[in-house]
Amino acid sequence: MPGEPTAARLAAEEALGRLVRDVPDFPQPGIVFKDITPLLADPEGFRAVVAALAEAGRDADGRPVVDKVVGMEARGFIFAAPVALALGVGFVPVRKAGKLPGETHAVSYALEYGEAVLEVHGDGLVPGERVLVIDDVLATGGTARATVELVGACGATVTGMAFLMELSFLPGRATVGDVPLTVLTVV
Ligand SMILES: O=P(O)(O)OC[C@H]1O[C@H](OP(=O)(O)OP(=O)(O)O)[C@H](O)[C@@H]1O
Ligand SMILES: Nc1ncnc2[nH]cnc12
Repeated sequence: MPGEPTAARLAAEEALGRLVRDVPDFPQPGIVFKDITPLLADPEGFRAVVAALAEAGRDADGRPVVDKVVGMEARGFIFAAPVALALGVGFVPVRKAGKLPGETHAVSYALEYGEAVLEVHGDGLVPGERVLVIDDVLATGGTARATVELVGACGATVTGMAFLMELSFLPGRATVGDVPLTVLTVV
């Protein structure tokens, strides 16, 4: 049951409000791009956001409740790797096509401004593992849904997903389905 926001959560919301920049018509006309580079350049804001995301992987007593953290190339990596370290669990990359050297599972998907293929190493996750998925933006949900499929193809389960931002005018939440979702801010 949601209680009072934690101190980490409040600090993250403040940082996101101050340090994410809107860039109109990037990378295409009509898209308002949420630029996180000012946030990344601010160590306190960056730390606050990582701390708030990591809460999605802990129980009420602060114990980790996931076995792995998965992040999606490229911006997801920036947040997922420090979250994995904060939780004391491994990080597994979901990469765009052709970048992983081993045997992979692959899923094609659409996002707000294009289409692509995502891959994960077939042995990147152990069957039965509980996975926290981390990314910066939940827009159409195409990337997130493809990632849930990839985790499932490894025999593991997404037990939570956490994002910095949810774009409220796009159907990301519905696209990902009934996976428990944490979003630090809705824009
Ligand atoms: O909900 P969706 O419509 O799928 O959009 C969200 C995705 O779009 C962005 O990634 P992008 O593919 O632009 O790649 P990048 O991280 O390499 O910039 C963002 O980092 C998310 O992964
Ligand atoms: N509007 C947006 N800004 C930044 N990243 C995105 N990924 C998908 N839509 C996006």
